[in-house]
Amino acid sequence: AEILDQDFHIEEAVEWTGLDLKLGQVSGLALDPENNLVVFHRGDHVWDENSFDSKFVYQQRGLGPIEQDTIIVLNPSNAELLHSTGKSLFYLPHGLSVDKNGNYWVTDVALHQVFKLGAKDKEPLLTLGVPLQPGSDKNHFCQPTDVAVDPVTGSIYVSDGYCNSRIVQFSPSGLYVMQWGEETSLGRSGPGQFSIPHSLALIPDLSQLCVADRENGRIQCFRLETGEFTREIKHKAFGRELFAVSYIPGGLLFAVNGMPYPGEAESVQGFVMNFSTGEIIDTFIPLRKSFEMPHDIVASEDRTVFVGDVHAKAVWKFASVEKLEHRSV
Ligand SMILES: O=C(N[C@@H](O)C(=O)O)c1ccccc1
Repeated sequence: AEILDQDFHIEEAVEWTGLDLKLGQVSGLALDPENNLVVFHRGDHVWDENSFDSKFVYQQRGLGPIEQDTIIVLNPSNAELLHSTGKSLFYLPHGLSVDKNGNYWVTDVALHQVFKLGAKDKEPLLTLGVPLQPGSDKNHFCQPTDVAVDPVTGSIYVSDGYCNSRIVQFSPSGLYVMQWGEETSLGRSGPGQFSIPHSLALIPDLSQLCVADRENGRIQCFRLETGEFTREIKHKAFGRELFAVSYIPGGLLFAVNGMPYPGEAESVQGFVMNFSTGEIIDTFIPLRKSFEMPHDIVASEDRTVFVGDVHAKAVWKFASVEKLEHRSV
């Protein structure tokens, strides 16, 4: 008998011209309902060590908001610019997701706010948080990192943030519902403890929310309705930092980690995992240029993957290369 075992590998789509785009620091990626690539970038603003004071208050308001369009929509095949918006609204873009109606949901770590923007609108439809005021109650975030909307219930989930350690749930109209998570206690990082909840992957078919627990170098998943911890996915290959996660129906989970600390072995790369077992089934790096600080990852159902890098100011495209191996048994 002859068995065809399909073994797929992810490798850079080198025909993708998106690598030549003149972007600012790329902080967020998402796919819209037409499967177009949406990029959230910082234009001429940068997040560096002078951006915040010791109380996480943004120090560069004098610069004004970013004057370029910070949200750009690209044809996923040829990187052609289809649409752009988001000028004069943001100071330090961070997380991006697109809901099933094509609305853009973003976070701004300088404003400490979350915004809902209609695809063609110039002004936000919904705003959460108090501008420029860090905090950790029902109305304040501290450098919120990402936002995800449950396509079934419309519930809004915010990963909050660099200077908080929680996931906050809001109703579809933006009313505070509940929160979970706590700071990682020294030494041990237990279930539900975070050290920068940095990126969200909402898994509607399993009604779970997975979180890139960045400085704990791991992924934690929770039940959407209750915030109950369901599982941790952690591998030595991740190294110390795990920056972003993305899930596609059918059970594949994608992630990117951080640059290794001096002397550490684990290199910066992308990972493909089997969600149900947590096992790594492939890893990938660019052929052109190199990852510097891969900051977000988004995968589409046809296993096309995009990675945005906040230091390289680049967006790479990766595609799965089907390898049909004929084995006779
Ligand atoms: O992590 C940092 N930035 C990235 O996550 C990012 O979103 O740019 C950072 C840390 C310290 C100082 C300045 C920037």
